[in-house]
Amino acid sequence: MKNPKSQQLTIYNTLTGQKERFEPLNPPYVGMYVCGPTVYNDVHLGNCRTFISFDVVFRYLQHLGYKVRYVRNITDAGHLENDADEGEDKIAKKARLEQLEPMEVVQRYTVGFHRIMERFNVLPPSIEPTATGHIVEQIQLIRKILDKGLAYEVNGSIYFDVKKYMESEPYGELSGRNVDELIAGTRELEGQSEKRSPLDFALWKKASPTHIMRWESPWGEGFPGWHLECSAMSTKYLGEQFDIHGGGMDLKFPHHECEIAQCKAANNKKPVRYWMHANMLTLNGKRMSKSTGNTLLPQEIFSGQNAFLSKPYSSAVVRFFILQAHYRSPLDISDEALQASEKGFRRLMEAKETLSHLKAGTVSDWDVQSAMARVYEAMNDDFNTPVAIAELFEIVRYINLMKAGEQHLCEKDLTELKDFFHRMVEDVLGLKDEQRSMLDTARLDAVIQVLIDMRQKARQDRNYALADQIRDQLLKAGIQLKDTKEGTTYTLL
Ligand SMILES: Nc1ncnc2c1ncn2[C@@H]1O[C@H](COP(=O)(O)OP(=O)(O)OP(=O)(O)O)[C@@H](O)[C@H]1O
Ligand SMILES: [Zn+2]
Repeated sequence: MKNPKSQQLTIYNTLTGQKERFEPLNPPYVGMYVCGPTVYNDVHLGNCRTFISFDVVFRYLQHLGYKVRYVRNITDAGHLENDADEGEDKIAKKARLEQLEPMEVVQRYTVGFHRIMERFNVLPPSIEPTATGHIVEQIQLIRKILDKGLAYEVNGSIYFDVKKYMESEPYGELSGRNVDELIAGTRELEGQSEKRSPLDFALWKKASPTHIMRWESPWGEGFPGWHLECSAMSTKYLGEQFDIHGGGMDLKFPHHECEIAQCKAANNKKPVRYWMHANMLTLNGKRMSKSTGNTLLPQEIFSGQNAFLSKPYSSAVVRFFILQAHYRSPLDISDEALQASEKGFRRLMEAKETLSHLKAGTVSDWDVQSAMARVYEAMNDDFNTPVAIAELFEIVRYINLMKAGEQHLCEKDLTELKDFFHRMVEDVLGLKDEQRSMLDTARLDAVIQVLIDMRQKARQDRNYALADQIRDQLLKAGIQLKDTKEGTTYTLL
């Protein structure tokens, strides 16, 4: 471990309702699973908030020296329109409406999702399994549950028997749902479906003749249940028990509750040690959601093309805005809040630039070690990014005082601060100065243009040796010149 503070990382575990010291099952390895998007539509900023939150968890665990296997799936089948196992498959519906193959829908929105994640500087997970790529594993898992007598078949569909399961295990622990109330709330549905109880949920659904996405199974042609997919994919890559499972808090019930029940039924083990749930991003005080249309899309923010916004905002500013709230707190997006984040972000980036040019003094006259420790304390306190950012701004204040010559750091402290600041801002929080990289590109462009002009002049002077030398040396540096009728252009190899 790089920092002694890492020993004290605590995580709020939804299952126990408490902050707990993080102790991985097999240190230094950490297994983490996060429910990925259902790729039937463009991701909205709410979805992005959850993935950015877990990106920081992934980055910070790595920063602490853990070897993290991060699995984030793609749901490309089986997610029905409502939680009661009824309605159309979300992807099949989109395919029907747009007259596309379901896999065309999946491909389009998976590619779009990856692009947006890259824009937000979200690292790719270690494994990104798809539900349709794991049908065999899902059938095996259903078989195990059937063998335990905790699921039953009706007319080609398999349902999980919640009441039977509850004879030996609690159900509703994660979401804190009272099962008696759940039963009371669904009583009127009793007898209306082929399920023995409205509490039961589908592990496998028989495909109706018109259902497009269908697979062969021991129970006839059908498709897997959404909850089952995540259980099969998480345990395949992370084992029957793993460290962290995350997702948005809207997934606690029924999705994650069902995941726990399925895994316990199959393997007699609690699958997950730490359940983490990210709170919702709201727009006009209401949850951002694809289904209700109350959304703001990343593209709309980057282009400023939305009546809600006064101007465009960069992805780094939006990422910063998201990290200024704790992942377990609700966050409402507004133009004013984004403007404030933009100012804060610029101040942070300017301080980073200033710091890189600062020269050391002979002694340190402020306590940089404690200042850095406070940032770690915040991160170790259940990834408290808003407090960590506030502590970074305290350091920014000193950076500006050092620039004015009013404070100093000795060589050793200054070197440590430069390294720390870079790692915390860029590697852990994932905040990169886009203006700076745009500036770098513009500078590179100008430098190459000077060389192109010099080569042109050398040719006019019949100094072909020099002209070739410029071309060859640029090529060695990975810059290829191309002579066209319109002039010379370049490509970066
Ligand atoms: N408003 C939101 N704020 C934060 N996270 C969200 C929000 N809405 C969804 N998520 C999270 O985004 C992830 C992907 O969600 P998914 O693709 O299943 O659909 P969805 O956005 O929940 O669909 P819908 O918006 O139609 O309810 C999940 O972890 C989910 O909890
Ligand atoms: Zn899931």
